[in-house]
Amino acid sequence: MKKYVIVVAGGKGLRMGGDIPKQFIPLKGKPVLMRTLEAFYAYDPQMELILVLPVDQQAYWKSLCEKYAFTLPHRIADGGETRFHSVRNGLALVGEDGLVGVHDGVRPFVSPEVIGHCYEQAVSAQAVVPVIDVVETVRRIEENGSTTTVPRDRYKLVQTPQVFTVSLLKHAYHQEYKPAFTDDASVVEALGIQVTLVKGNRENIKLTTPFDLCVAEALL
Ligand SMILES: Nc1ccn([C@@H]2O[C@H](COP(=O)(O)OP(=O)(O)OP(=O)(O)O)[C@@H](O)[C@H]2O)c(=O)n1
Ligand SMILES: C[C@](O)(CO)[C@H](O)COP(=O)(O)O
Repeated sequence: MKKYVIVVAGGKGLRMGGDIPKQFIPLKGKPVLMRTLEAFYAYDPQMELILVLPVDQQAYWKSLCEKYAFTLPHRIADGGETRFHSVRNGLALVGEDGLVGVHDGVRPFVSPEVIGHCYEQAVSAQAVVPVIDVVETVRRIEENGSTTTVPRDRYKLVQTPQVFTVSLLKHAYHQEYKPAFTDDASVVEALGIQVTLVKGNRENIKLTTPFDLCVAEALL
């Protein structure tokens, strides 16, 4: 079955700050985004890689590819106003059949096992999302401002890649954008489709703040 991955890196990285966008920051000498694309290539060299980047960063990315002799074949789509719009732009480059994963460009530590489980399960389950357990106690803020402990075993932390049949994801992304669409599973669920959960890997962190870079360097 044909496999695609849309690696989204179209955001602004406001919480990370810094001089260069977080997806280009070198981790032990190699830019984050190259590590992320390599993780998918290592799982399946036949997989089609689609990278979503802001238009004004595409020339810089090409210069980085030359500088680092990065030759993995990939196509580029334009970043959009929100993650939803970036994914939709990437989907326009995906053919009509097969499986498509959507992965955050700033999650370079996804394991080959997790990538494998997500794509394998999606063949029958149509919509698959990796999750990990919550390891701390969780409190909910009520409308009146008081707080309550909630049963943490009823909650999971959601990662990427989120993998779907191409037809389902394309259908889902025809919907109008809603702010509640914080990932791809929420877009698919709005069609009334159930999502299947598989075990993620704890190292698969989303590099969001400078602290995450310290963790990332320690993981390598
Ligand atoms: N318009 C957008 C916004 C986000 N993303 C991507 O979605 C992933 C998860 O988003 P996040 O970590 O929030 O990245 P940013 O939006 O860049 O960060 P921030 O919210 O701190 O600005 C990132 O790989 C990011 O590049 C995207 O492709 N297009
Ligand atoms: C898709 C995601 O990484 C799943 O946890 C997350 O929802 C992205 O959120 P962000 O606010 O765009 O970083």
